[in-house]
Amino acid sequence: MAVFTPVTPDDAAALARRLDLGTLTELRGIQSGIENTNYFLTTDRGEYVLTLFERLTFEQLPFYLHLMKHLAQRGIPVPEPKGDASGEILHALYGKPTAVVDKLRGQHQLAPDQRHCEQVGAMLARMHLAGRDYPRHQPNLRGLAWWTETVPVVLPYLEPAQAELIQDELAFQQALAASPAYAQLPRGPIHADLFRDNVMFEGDTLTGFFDFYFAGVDTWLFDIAVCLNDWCVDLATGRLDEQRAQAFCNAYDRVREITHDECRLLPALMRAGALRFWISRLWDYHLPRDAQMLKAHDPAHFERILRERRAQPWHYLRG
Ligand SMILES: Nc1ncnc2c1ncn2[C@@H]1O[C@H](COP(=O)(O)OP(=O)(O)O)[C@@H](O)[C@H]1O
Ligand SMILES: N[C@@H](CCOP(=O)(O)O)C(=O)O
Repeated sequence: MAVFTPVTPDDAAALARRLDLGTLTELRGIQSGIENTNYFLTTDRGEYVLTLFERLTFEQLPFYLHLMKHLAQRGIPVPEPKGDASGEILHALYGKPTAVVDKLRGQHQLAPDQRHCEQVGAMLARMHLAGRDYPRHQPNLRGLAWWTETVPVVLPYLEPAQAELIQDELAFQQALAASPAYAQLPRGPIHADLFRDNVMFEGDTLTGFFDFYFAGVDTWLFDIAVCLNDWCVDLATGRLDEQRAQAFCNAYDRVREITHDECRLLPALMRAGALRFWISRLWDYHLPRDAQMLKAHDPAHFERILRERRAQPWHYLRG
């Protein structure tokens, strides 16, 4: 998507004025993305992204927006939310929570090689360390509780073999989450959705991470697993590219050591990452919301990745 809620130029111009961003020169709906209404908002002073949140609430948003501000202030290249005269960074348009953030320079790298994976790995570790003193707390809202609630909702749409797989994996993840080894994993604010389309590069140099609206406090290892499942796979088969995975983890590890326990649980967390996006894609695909432009992601991709991770667990050997 997506423009779920059309914004008029007059309303966008008024908001830009209120945030002291200058005079609106262009407002353009963004087609990609599936969660929120996004526009590129250009003024005579700069380029911004205007987001109207379609699912997240006024209560949930401060966690994400202040996290972005916290990370930006610590030198992590993420879009900084724009405040009004009183410093408020959460706004409203048409009764919906709204934010205006800096537009990042660059493009997505949709065919990453080892060098791109290394930069994402290193920056992810820097981001995890920079988030250690973030004072707000909100769980990962797309975590185990949501999987447990959503699997029964999507189950009627699945073939018997798929239903068996999803239920078996959910039971495995529930047991894992209850284990002492899992409880010991280091945690903090994580991005939780750091796919190729949520990172910008200028040439081959990483310029930033964005789309923090699935962030939450969870294990750092889950963030690593989500990245490996996207940055280091062959998209056609879902198979892991071991060279890229090794490069990603080595770069991460040079900034923040991946502990022995994390290495041990990584294969299980890569299964968790695949399950999480299989469920959300099934949910978006079979229970879509209205949108002026909506492009649902293919659920079968993460079913393949989950089957791959179960059949061929990958172990990170520090090196
Ligand atoms: N801060 C930003 N800087 C540059 N481009 C952005 C920024 N935020 C969003 N975009 C662009 O908008 C697209 C959709 O945003 P995204 O956050 O993925 O949408 P959604 O939240 O609906 O999934 C991105 O793929 C990117 O091209
Ligand atoms: N990355 C998720 C979907 C979330 O959409 P995004 O556009 O906000 O990244 C997926 O690929 O299923």
